[in-house]
Amino acid sequence: MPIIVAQSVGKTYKSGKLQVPALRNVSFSVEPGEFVAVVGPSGSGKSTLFYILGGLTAATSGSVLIDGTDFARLSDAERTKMRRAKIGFVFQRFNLLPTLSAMGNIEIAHDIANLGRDKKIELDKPLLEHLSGLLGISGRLDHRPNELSGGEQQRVAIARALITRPSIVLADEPTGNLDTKNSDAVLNMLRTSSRELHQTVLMITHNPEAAQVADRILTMRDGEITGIAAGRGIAATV
Ligand SMILES: Nc1ncnc2c1ncn2[C@@H]1O[C@H](COP(=O)(O)OP(=O)(O)OP(=O)(O)O)[C@@H](O)[C@H]1O
Repeated sequence: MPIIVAQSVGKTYKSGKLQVPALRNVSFSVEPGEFVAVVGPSGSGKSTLFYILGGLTAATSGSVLIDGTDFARLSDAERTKMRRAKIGFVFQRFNLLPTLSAMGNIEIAHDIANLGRDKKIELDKPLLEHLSGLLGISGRLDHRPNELSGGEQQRVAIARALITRPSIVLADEPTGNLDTKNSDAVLNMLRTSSRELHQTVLMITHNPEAAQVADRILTMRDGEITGIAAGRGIAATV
């Protein structure tokens, strides 16, 4: 059964008297463990789709099923709970809490995910060591974000998203602010998350080369999906 199903999703923003159609009739599904990239020019609706899939914005029409549950049928509290337990977010601007160390940022993500779980779990220390090693941040965990490079901050943000073992990882332009070396590290970690940790990854990117690490590439234009192609599904090269 697909883990993400979008059925005729539409979104219109109201801005004063203006109606801005951002998504029209978007339908697709994603299988568990699949890595899907979404590409398209600025304004094509990628971020809007990301926010709707993450339950952060409601669609105007159509429906989104996450693991068989329709977000629109949940109360705000239930939606928040489901988001915390099932989805890991990675943003272009990292969004780390500045007063906490890298480790503190990872721990707080774990605590927040526990709020979404009926049965609380311990921080998965072996997974943290594994992720830190793969991401090359083992020696940086005591540092605060302002003591880390942009690439290191984004690698911490990936560890923060994956430590909770989310079934779905949503990444919005995760390599947008990074140099090639850090971009490749981030892309390869997302690929590992799909291949080895069997997480479903949906990544928005402007960069057609970055999209090639995915199994499948959806192209958007003017709020619609205009193309679906196979990605190469291979590692990015440093
Ligand atoms: N809060 C909002 N209010 C009004 N219009 C909006 C809002 N957010 C987005 N839009 C409009 O919706 C359309 C789709 O925007 P969206 O941010 O989803 O595109 P995008 O493909 O992610 O663009 P980018 O690559 O530049 O981030 C655009 O026309 C945008 O101006």
